[in-house]
Amino acid sequence: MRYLIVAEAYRDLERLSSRLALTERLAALLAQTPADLLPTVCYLCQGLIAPEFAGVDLGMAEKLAVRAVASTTGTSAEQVAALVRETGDLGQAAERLLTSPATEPAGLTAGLEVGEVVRTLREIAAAEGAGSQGRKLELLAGLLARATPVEACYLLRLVTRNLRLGIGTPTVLDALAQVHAGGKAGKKVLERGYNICCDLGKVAATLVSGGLAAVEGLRVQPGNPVRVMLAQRLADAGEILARLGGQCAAEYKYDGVRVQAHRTADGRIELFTRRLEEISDQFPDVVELLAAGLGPSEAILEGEVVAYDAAAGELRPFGEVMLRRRKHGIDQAVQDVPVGLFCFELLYADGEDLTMLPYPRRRAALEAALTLSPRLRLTTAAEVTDPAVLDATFAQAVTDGCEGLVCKSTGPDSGYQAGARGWQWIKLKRDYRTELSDTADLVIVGAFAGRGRRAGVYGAVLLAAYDADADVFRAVTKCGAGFTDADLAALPARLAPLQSPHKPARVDARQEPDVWFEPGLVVEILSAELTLSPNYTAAWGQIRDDAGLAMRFPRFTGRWRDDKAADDATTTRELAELFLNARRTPAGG
Ligand SMILES: Nc1ncnc2c1ncn2[C@@H]1O[C@H](COP(=O)(O)OP(=O)(O)OP(=O)(O)O)[C@@H](O)[C@H]1O
Repeated sequence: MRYLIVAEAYRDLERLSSRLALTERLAALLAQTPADLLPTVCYLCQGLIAPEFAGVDLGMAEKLAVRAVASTTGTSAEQVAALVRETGDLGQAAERLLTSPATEPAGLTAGLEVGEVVRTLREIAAAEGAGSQGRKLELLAGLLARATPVEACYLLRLVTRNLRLGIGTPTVLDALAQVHAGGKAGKKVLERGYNICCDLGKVAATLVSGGLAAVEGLRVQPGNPVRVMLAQRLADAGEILARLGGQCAAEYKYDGVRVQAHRTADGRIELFTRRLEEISDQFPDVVELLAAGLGPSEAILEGEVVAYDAAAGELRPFGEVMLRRRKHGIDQAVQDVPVGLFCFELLYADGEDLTMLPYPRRRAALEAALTLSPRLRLTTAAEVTDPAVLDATFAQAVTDGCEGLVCKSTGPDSGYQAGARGWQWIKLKRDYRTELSDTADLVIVGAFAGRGRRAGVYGAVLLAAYDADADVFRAVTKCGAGFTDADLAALPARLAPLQSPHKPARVDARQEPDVWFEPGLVVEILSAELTLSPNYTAAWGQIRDDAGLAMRFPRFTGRWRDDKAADDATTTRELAELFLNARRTPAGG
């Protein structure tokens, strides 16, 4: 298959914006793709060449890519850099250089094959150590020398991690279902398949080799992260119990970093964050704890890593674990910020997929699988049937240094729902109680230049919530409060890689910020109130026809949610529910 077919699809996708049109165009590409290349093309549509969790780092420094373009087109790096400034990105600059009559026209052999592109990109990613920069440059230049202008454009965007197609994984799943799984009905099956292996290529390969039934037959497997199960939220103990059938397991909600630990057949233990980053290197002590205390020789387990003073039996504030994640020199960090792992789920043990079992059986299996130690613990859990007891448990959890409770269904349908924020888990947090305020995790999609004291830095950011149904980010507020001078100074560097010359395709907003950003950076925002507004597009038309939801008096809590990807942000649906709940429950009630 020619890479040009993919590149031309990219070009079309970039120009489209409606979800329907994007899906159609993607479907046309997938329909043209031979079965053996389908997994590869699915990865390419995600801007990847392997599943995300594999951590294949394609990211090539732009400087190096500029040199590759210069050497291929017989120009200087300075000339290429100048054209990048003019056109806004390296892809376009290269495309222009390759099209211009000044450069030697590509020969008749011009054009690349998908297979060789991906093979070469793998080599580029794998090159390390002495001389690797030169090797990467040489490999990329080799591809560029035979690329057509439009192929060069997208190749460069891919290697510099700048492929902004305006589609997320849900849209690729839609297209895949349309072509190979009979449309909407098949989509659910594919979605579940993706949720339990986080590998779009694997889902596609299974689908074309064995049909939908084979995808249905996919089971969780150590080594393949499972998309995490998430919680709904409610503020009232009685309502929570009613939702959970009058009974629940009330677990302490620890405030740390969620990890999913995998022990594979070869004995290796890997830790993944909820956004599929492998972070075993940051927590070698947690790996050791599990190596010593985890019974099954193959397993998938979940827990919260918390800064923990085992001698005093005391939980430490959340900030300390984040400090640990940012620190260099991990040995020192292990000493400075000791942590504990509080386990709450077992998804797989020795050949058995436990996700379909109800909660009480999974919990029993978890207890049986662990030999506990001072730092390897189970989450505190209590069977509760009475709202007053649930309130008391909540108070105790807060006293013991937790954020609140995660109330879990114990009923027959309380299986582990990968990737879903359902009503099987309901969280009750401190913030819901003390004031009529709540935090949301929102994505920065734009920024406004600062004035006065904030001249020269961003003065406020435009924030959006995720509309999971449309796979789009919709504006909900503008926020400047709560950012310290240090936060503000750090913002431009954090946001620079996401900057976009125009409103990104997946952003829906009526504001005109000074700078736009691709959705990527998530921050925690505390707000006093949600209101209806004609200026904000979050949950547009869901509560009132001509209005969306806006946050009043938003404030950055100081917490960067680096553990969340953009599509893990608070959803517009959650905001709509919060709004409706707040209207039902008067302040303090
Ligand atoms: N006992 C527990 N059971 C499940 N999750 C727990 C537990 N203790 C702490 N947690 C954490 O709480 C989170 C559950 O809340 P939710 O699913 O809404 O995630 P979230 O969006 O990260 O929310 P939050 O910002 O409130 O942590 C889990 O992702 C996990 O990190």
